[in-house]
Amino acid sequence: MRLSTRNALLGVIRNSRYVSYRHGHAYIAWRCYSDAKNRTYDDAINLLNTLQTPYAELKRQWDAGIRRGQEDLDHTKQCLGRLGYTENDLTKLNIVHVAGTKGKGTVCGYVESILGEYRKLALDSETRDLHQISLHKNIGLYTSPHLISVRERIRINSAPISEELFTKYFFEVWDKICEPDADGKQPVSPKPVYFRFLTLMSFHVFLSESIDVAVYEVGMGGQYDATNIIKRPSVTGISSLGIDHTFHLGNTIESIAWHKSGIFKGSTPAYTVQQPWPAMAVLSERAYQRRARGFHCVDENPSLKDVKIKPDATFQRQNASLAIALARKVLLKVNRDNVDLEEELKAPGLPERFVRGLESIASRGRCEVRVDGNTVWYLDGAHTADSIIVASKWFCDEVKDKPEPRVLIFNQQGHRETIELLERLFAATERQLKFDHVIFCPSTPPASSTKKDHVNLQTDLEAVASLTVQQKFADKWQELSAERWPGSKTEIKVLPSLEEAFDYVRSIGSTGTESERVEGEKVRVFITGSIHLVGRALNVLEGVDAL
Ligand SMILES: Nc1ncnc2c1ncn2[C@@H]1O[C@H](COP(=O)(O)OP(=O)(O)OP(=O)(O)O)[C@@H](O)[C@H]1O
Repeated sequence: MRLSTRNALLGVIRNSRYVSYRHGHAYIAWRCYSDAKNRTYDDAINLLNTLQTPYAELKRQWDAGIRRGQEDLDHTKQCLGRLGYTENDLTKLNIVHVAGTKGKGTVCGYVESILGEYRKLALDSETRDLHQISLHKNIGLYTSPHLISVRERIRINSAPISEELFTKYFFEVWDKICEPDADGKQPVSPKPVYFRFLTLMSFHVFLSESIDVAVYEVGMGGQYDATNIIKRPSVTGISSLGIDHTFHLGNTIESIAWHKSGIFKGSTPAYTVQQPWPAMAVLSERAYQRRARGFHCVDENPSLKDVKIKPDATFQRQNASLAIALARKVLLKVNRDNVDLEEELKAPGLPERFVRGLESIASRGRCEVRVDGNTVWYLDGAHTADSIIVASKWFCDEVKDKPEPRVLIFNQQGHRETIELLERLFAATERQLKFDHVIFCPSTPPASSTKKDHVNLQTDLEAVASLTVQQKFADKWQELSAERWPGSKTEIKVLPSLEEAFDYVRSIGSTGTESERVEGEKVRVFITGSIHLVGRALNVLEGVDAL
């Protein structure tokens, strides 16, 4: 047997869970093939979850002051090398790279939706003109976190990749990075953490699936984020800045701006929206230092007055304006010789396809409204000081002219400034409405849940079980209500699970028969404070985890 074949076979044997020396090589090879084929989506998710940093370790890092740094980026690059790619390979993806404290996910979604409209025309071109400027390209989108399924994070042409594709690519990456290879070369040590692994996997998926334009949302910060191994994006954008993730990014707007602007790259156009002045000064300085090709601040696009942006709010028009600028830039870049497209994009006003892209998007868990029998659910995963105000205003606008009852379901356990978040929510709503029922509950799934996409090892499970955080929220709400509405009859509940919160809501709405109820008598429930809470709520509403 040639040496390389022998080594390969030994590697296979080492990786196999079903080795039988009695039956010889043929048997071993068959079992391995079968094993590889039998690795399921659930196997992939279970292994992926082992890459989460458990709460105890996170706490140790916090206490020791261990923050993200250059070594994290170096490790990501090392893993990319193990996958057989160089940073230059990523250039083929014509990446739109977006950072920001709030709105980055929305901006990425808008860009993808606009590009998708150009792609669609390639399929259903009705006129010659449309055909000429259609974009025969595949579009990838990488976002985080997920709401319902991990697969949502990696999308191709607007759809999450299938379980089958996810499993295939997951194990291709896992086997190369986290297992010894056929020649006995040891895995990368340490293994990449959860987000880093998925980022690497997204590169592998997009490069393997011939993606022409990939839109990347930064996970946290920018400078040391795993996505920042992208060396030559086509364009970069920074959405609204505010205070979040202060442990890693610092607690001033300047230091946060410094981290976010780490995505600016030489020879790449850099865009942002109006920011508080100290942040803008840092962005502009960093764009210059990092030799970005121009630094542009995008004002609200005047053409948006004729576009039905949802929700119709200033913050969303700001997100849309940034997305328009980014989409324009990348469209021009990947269709460099398309004169018709250039003409369309440079003409005054918004091209029809941009309008369609902006209007057709349905962002899950962001200002989302769902009607379920006599309950209307208003879901928004806001979890920062600025976004909780935006989300609260949105809810008030939606329901202020509609009759009670109104219910709030709130949770937040990952951040430190959680009471402040609740105070902001109270302040943002109290002038316009009073909640009749306020529920605080953890968002962790029940132990019996079979869906592993929501396993969160980063939560302090002792705190979840003891409900201390939720009790603090309840005390605070009680205090604020008593000051604002002495003698208030608001029902404040601490419940051990989201499932029980839903039962409680249904009990509120169970008076009268369905036919007796009219639109105005619906129970209106605002769920906010955490993207995990909103994701779990959507799971429950969609019956993924039956109550
Ligand atoms: N420009 C903005 N300014 C303030 N709040 C915003 C803005 N854009 C969105 N939001 C609020 O933040 C919520 C989350 O939006 P989005 O997912 O786009 O932000 P994000 O930056 O991706 O946040 P994260 O990933 O941390 O959840 C929205 O539902 C809305 O309430």
